[in-house]
Formats: sequence, structure tokens, C-alpha cells
Amino acid sequence: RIRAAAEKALLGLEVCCFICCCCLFWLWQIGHGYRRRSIWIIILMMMILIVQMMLMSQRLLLLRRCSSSALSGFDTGVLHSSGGPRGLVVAWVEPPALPPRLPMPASTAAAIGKLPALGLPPLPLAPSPSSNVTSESTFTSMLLFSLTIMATVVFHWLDYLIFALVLLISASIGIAYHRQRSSKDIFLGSRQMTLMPVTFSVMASFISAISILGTTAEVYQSGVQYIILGISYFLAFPITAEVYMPVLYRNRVLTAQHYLELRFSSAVRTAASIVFCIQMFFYQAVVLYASAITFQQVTGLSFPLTMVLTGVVCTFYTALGGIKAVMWTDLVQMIIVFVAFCTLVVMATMEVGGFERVFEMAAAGDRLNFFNFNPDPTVRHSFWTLLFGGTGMCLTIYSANQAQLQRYLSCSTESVARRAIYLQMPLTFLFLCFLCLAGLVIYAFYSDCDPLLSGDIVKRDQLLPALVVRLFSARPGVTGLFVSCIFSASLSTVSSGINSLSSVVLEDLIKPWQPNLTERAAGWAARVLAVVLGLSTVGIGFLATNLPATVLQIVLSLFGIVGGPLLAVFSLGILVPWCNRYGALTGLLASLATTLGFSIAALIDPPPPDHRVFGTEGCYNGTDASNYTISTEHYSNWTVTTASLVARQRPVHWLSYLYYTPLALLVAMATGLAVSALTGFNRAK
Ligand SMILES: O=C(O)CCCC[C@@H]1SC[C@@H]2NC(=O)N[C@@H]21
Repeated sequence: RIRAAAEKALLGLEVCCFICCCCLFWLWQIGHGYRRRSIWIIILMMMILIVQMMLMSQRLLLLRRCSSSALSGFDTGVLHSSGGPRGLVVAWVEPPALPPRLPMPASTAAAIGKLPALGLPPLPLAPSPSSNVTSESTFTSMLLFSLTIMATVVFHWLDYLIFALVLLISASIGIAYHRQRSSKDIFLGSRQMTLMPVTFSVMASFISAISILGTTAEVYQSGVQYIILGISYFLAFPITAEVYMPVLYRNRVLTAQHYLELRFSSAVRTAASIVFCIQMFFYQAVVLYASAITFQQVTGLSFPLTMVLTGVVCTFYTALGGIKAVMWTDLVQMIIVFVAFCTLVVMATMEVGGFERVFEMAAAGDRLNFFNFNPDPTVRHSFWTLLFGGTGMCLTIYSANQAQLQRYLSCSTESVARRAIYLQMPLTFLFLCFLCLAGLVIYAFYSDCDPLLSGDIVKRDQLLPALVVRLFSARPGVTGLFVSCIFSASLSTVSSGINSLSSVVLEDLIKPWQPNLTERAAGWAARVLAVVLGLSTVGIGFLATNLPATVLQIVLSLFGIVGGPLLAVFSLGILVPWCNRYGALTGLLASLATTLGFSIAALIDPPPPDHRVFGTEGCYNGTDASNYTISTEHYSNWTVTTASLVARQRPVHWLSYLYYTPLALLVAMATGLAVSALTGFNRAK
């Protein structure tokens, strides 16, 4: 313990010294004429520091595991130590396997067998030390959980190499584009961007660890019907390309909100900018959180460290290179994500017995449920909610979000922007198909023992990393590939988010009050803002540890609750020529109040989960049959509550979260038109 504390203190000291040196060096460089070589020195120092942090953090965790097993009286393994290249600890050897599983008592099996017939999820396993952690779902439990698995997962040098290469590529592109001077360069790449980077950047900006972890978890727990969302792409993207994008492009604005000032008033612009900032802040935080939990699970690095690492790397290249760096790194990162993820899915499919076996298991577990035509709007996912709600959700992302609109505005011509939207459409759909396949592979692997119920993981979002660790931890390079994929997906999203946030804060919130800001000063302000906003996002990311649902559902709800009203105000501007500034402002606020009201009501009185049955028969360790009795008692309360929820008349606030955007559109249109009529339509001054 003393050694661990000393190592920690040393690491802290090292990080502080490094940051101070970098700042001093940077200031000195600015004072003495900037030289490109100096950046490489900083990058090199950073790489050394990162590798050092990784090695030290692993050593710390092994030390901690060693001391905690000694303290708890369990002597579960043997720690082999030597002065090998990895530092203090070289290997952790597990004790002999537990005695074979005993058959489950017949009475217990019968009781458990009846549960699915009642439409209820199966029995959770007996409370074990790890499943106690499951129920906590707090930041502390995440840390505890990480401690239990960290020592068993050892990142091979090849994994580190792959990962370091990915980091190096992103950072170098940032450096290559560091010469952006004005805010127009930094935010719109001087309006010279070409088809390829724009296409991949449009795709990458909203495909992060959230889509990867969340979609796979969604398919695992509720089946493949989520793929219907892909059909909504074929509605939403053409609408974006033909209706929303041209209006914004032709107005030659620097931010999307600027259009709202031209069309309505500065008050509408300011209100919309604040709403956008709130949305993006929380979104970025969840993206960082999602990649950090994967990172922690696979590499063994601590959760706070991975949060800071992700945040710092993308803040660095965003602040340095502006949108050009962001878009070119997006291109590289998206290629890495695509290739790495598809390779992994195919490899995992082979590991679990091939495509046929995956689909067989999925069919047996009722996961091949493509079509649910139930028109009830309170059904979380049905064909209709996914199609219409999904179209609305995609429109909030692709038609009314500065992060995307910035990409269209940076194109050399309108036709490039339009072609980019159409080109990324099939690619995004293809990626969704791979995500759904990955969800089915997870199901095939865990169909007889749900890892959440068995206490192997603490959140559903950890299903995919858990599978990768189980299947590939012995194969050098594969886990590195997976982490690089998650990391690249998140870097591209967070960097786009930081760049768009700083553009909105500078152009829509600061410049109207400081109109005399010179171009050079604005360029520097943009960089400082990127650093401040990037680091603040890391701070907020720590709050994301207590989320009540999967990261995907949380973020898609956020897009509906906050992005829906934003889409509504753009739609009022573009589609409703009679709407005036009063109508637009009231429409925005009324729709925001409505979506917020619905979501708060759903949080207070949540709908019952619509998950399918999870397998547990394979998890029974059989050492103590009385565990089941304890669980049955514990479970009966839950059963009664859930059964009463299922039987209850479904209230309106159980509205599917995917319908928040259509709801916002309806409310904004109605109030916007009514208020415009009352205030004399466009005659109002
Ligand atoms: O991944 C994220 O950061 C947020 C989720 C955004 C969902 C959109 S819908 C279109 C595109 N396809 C996906 O699979 N994810 C994004």
C-alpha cells in the first residue's frame, strides 16, 4: 500500500511537472517566433508520459489487488513478480478451478421456469459480492468493479503499439493544420473542404462509443428490430440534403444559429445557441464516459485516467488544428472504426460458431423480431416509433445541429455538401447493420448466462467490451484494435463537438457583445475556448456515471428533448414563411417545456422495461442452493411491482422517447403559428 501511494504521488508529480513544462515551453515559443519542430518535442513528451501512466496504472492495480486479497482473507491467486519489461508484476496466476457445477434443485428450476410465461424477466442470481456491486450503479461501484477485473486483463505491447499509433495519427494531423489563423479558418476550413473528408466527417461526428456500445446492448436485450432505424436514414438524409442544408448554405452564415438571427431576431439566435450548448455539453460528457468505461474494462486503466486521456487528446488537436484537422482526423478515424469494428464482428462471429449459429440462437431467444407494428406511441420501440421517431431524431442531428451544419458550410460548393450527405447514407446504414450483427453475436455468446445478472458487468453498456475481453484477451493486438476503434469513434465525435461548441460560444454569444474583435484575436479566442470547453466536458463526464438507462437511450432522449425544439425553430424559419420572431421564440420555449415535462414525468414514473428474457441457467454455480431461495424472496417484490406496471393503463407520459422530436415539432408549429397570428405575422417589428 505504501508503495502504491508512493507510485501514485510520483505519477501526480510527474503529470504536474509535464503540464507546467509544456505551458512554459509553449509560451516561450510564442514569444520567440513559432517553430514547427517544437510541437514534435511536446508530442514526444506526451507519448512518453502516456505510456508511463499506462504502465504505472497497471502496476498500481495489481498491487491493490494483491493487498485487498490479502486483507479479505482470500488467497485466490499467486502473484509472480520479477523485474520484467512491464515493471514490477509480470503475471497473475489464477488458482485451480472451482468444483464442477451442481444441478439446480428441481423446485427452484420449476419456479424460475414459470417467470417467462408471466412475461417477466428471469430470476436474478443470488446476491454475490459482485452482484451487490451491480445494484449500486454508482461511481464507486464502477471503480470497485474496475479493480476486480483490471488485474486479470493485461494489455499486450502490440495492443499498446496499435493504440499509440492511432493517437499519434490524430495528434499529427492536428499539428499539420496548426496554421489556421482566423475564426473562419478554424470553424469553416476557409470553405474549401472537399468531398471525401466531408463525407466521412458527417458520418463520424455522431457515431461514437455510444452507438457502438449502445446499439449492441440494445440488440442483445431487445432484439434486432432496432435496425428499422436504418430505414429512417433514407427519409431523413434526403430531407436534410434537399430542404435544410441548401437554405443554410445559401445564406453563407458562419453558424446555424446566425441564420435564425437573419430570419427572426438576435433573441432567437441567443436562445437557440444556449439550447445548443446545453445539448452538446451533456452529449460530449456521455461520449467521454462511454469510451472511458470501455477503456477501463479492456486495458485496466482507471476510469478517471481514461476520461482525462480522451478529453485531453482531442482538445489538443481541436484547439491546434481547427475544423480542417478535425475533418481530416475524422476521415482517418472513421476508416479505423469501420475496418476494426467489421473485422472484430466477423472474428467474434466465427468464435461463437459462425453466422448460422448466431442466427439460430437469436431466433431461439426471440431476438430476430424485425417487425412490431403496434401503433401505441408509448411502446418504446416499434416499427412506427423507429421509423417516424427515428426520422425526427436523425433530422435533429443532421439538419439542426451546428456540428453537422458546420461541415456542410465548410464545403467548397453546395453540390459537394449534398453529395457528401448522400454518400455517407449507405455507409452509415451498413455500419448500423454491423452493429446489430454484433448485438446478435453477444446474445449468442451470453444466451445461457446474462453477464449483468451474473455480476460480470455492472452496466449493459459493458456487454461488448466484456465479450471482446472474453474472446480475445489471449490474442495480442485484437483488444488494442477494439480500444482503438472505440477511442477513434469517440475522438472524432468529441473533437467535432468541441469545435462546434466553441464556434457557437464565440460567434453567437461573445461576438454580438464584442463586435470589434480582430480576426487574429478571434482565432486565439477560438483556441482558448476549445481548451476550456474540452476540459469542462471532461469534468461533466464524471457526472455521467449514474445514468438510469443505456448510454444510447439517454443520448437519443437528449436529442429529442433538447434537439427536437432546436429542429422545430429551424423548421419554423425554413418551412413556415408566416412565422415571425415572437412565434419562433415562443415555439422554441413551449416545445422545450413540453419535452422536458414529458421526460421528467417519465423519470419519476418510468414505464416497465420491454426487455426480453435473459438466460441464467448457465450461470448457476450450484455451490449453495439456498442462494436461490434468498433471491426468490428478493425477486418477488420486484415481480409484483413490474406485474402491476404491465397491467396498468399506459399513461401518456410513457410516450416513446423517440417521439420527443415529433412532439416538439407539433408543439412548436402550433404555438409558433398561433403567436405569429396574434402578433400580426411578418408585419410585426
Ligand atoms: O453515437 C453517438 O454518439 C450518438 C448516437 C447517434 C445515433 C445516430 S443515428 C444515425 C447514426 N447511426 C448510428 O448508428 N448512430 C448515429
